[in-house]
Amino acid sequence: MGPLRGSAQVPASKSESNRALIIRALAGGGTLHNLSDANDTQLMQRLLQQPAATIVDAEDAGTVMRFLTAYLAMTGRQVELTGTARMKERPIRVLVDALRELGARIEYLDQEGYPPLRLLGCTPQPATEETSNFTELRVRGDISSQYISALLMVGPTLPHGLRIWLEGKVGSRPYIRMTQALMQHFGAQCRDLGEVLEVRPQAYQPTDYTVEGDWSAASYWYAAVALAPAGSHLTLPTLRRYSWQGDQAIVGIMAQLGVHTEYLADEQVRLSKTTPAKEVMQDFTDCPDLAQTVAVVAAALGISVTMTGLESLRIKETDRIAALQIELAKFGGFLLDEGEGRFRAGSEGFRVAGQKVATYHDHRMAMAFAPLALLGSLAIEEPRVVRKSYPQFWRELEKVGFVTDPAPAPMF
Ligand SMILES: O=C(O)C1=C[C@@H](OP(=O)(O)O)[C@@H](O)[C@H](O)C1
Ligand SMILES: C=C(OP(=O)(O)O)C(=O)O
Repeated sequence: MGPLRGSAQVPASKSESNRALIIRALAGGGTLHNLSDANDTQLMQRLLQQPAATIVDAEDAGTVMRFLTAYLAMTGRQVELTGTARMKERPIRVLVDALRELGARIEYLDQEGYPPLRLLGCTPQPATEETSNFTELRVRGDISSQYISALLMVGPTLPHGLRIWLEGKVGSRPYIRMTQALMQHFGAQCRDLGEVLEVRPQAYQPTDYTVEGDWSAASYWYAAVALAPAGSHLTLPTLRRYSWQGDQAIVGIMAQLGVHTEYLADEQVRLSKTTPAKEVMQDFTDCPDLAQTVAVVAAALGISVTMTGLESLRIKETDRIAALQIELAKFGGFLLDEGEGRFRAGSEGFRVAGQKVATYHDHRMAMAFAPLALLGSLAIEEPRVVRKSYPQFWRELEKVGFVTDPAPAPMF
């Protein structure tokens, strides 16, 4: 294959879309433009439109499970919340404990601390004259930021608002800031004092919002350019220079792995191939969803990348550390656990020659390994997993010259 050239559509951000959907429901109106076609967002939209449902199935969508748990609990719904087998292994105790303190009655239906859950209604603390007193919560930040985002979004509707004391290391902090930014866009202020977040009781205002493209999805195009021959460049529309998404960090990371980013007018970015560094060090605490993309590129290019902040990877769609270790090894790559929270990605004699990549029900495994097709042929098992965040992924790959067999079928 010669140099990679062209333009690829990225989906709209599922993280922004799913927050905007919850907040719009709480605001009682507002028009959302460019909502994501990701299954996670389609699902959120459908579930919010079923006020009489007695069972809500969040499938494998973390934001749907966590945001809806808070939203449905605080709006007093009596409903069962469930998900895929993997969702039943993804912890939710931190959120349930916090919601119980806010007056929600919630039962675990199977394993303590994990979905499925039964919501049995809510008795919020009565409002008093004393409006300066927030309801205080202590919430640990090292398991998932989604609990904190879920609580913040319902905060303005609570009689005393909410003061959250964040405990321990806080992972995925940019997602919390994205939540605050969207709340503010819909007229609700959230004070960020570092370890303390404060939301007063206040009304959301129905407002319009246009969702930005998804920087996590953009990372797979960065990977493609990094692996492509010299002279390659790609244009990606709908990505903003000033983004609310922490995964815009891919710009800086890929600058070291050989991809230069130029911001063009009309919310477009142009990626072009440059020379990579030999060794890179990167903390993924703020951007865990980029880890797989970076590990695969590091291994394929034979660059030694020291990766930290990967703790949450073990409790996502799959254990992403184990999945990467097994799949990279098929190519001569590795992700070594060096202890003290440090991993090193790299390779010895990396070769792409017809290997089969297992995807473990994880969209990011499929998309992180797919760009390796620039170096040889490979098979991706369960290609439909991409529908979680990027249903058009295979089609877009074909558009810029990748050959897929079978040709991509519609995902919905
Ligand atoms: O709030 C969000 O939209 C997300 C937060 C992150 O999860 P954690 O906070 O669990 O790390 C991220 O991995 C996920 O894809 C989306
Ligand atoms: C971890 C992810 O999503 P979620 O936690 O919302 O299921 C992801 O999209 O990589």
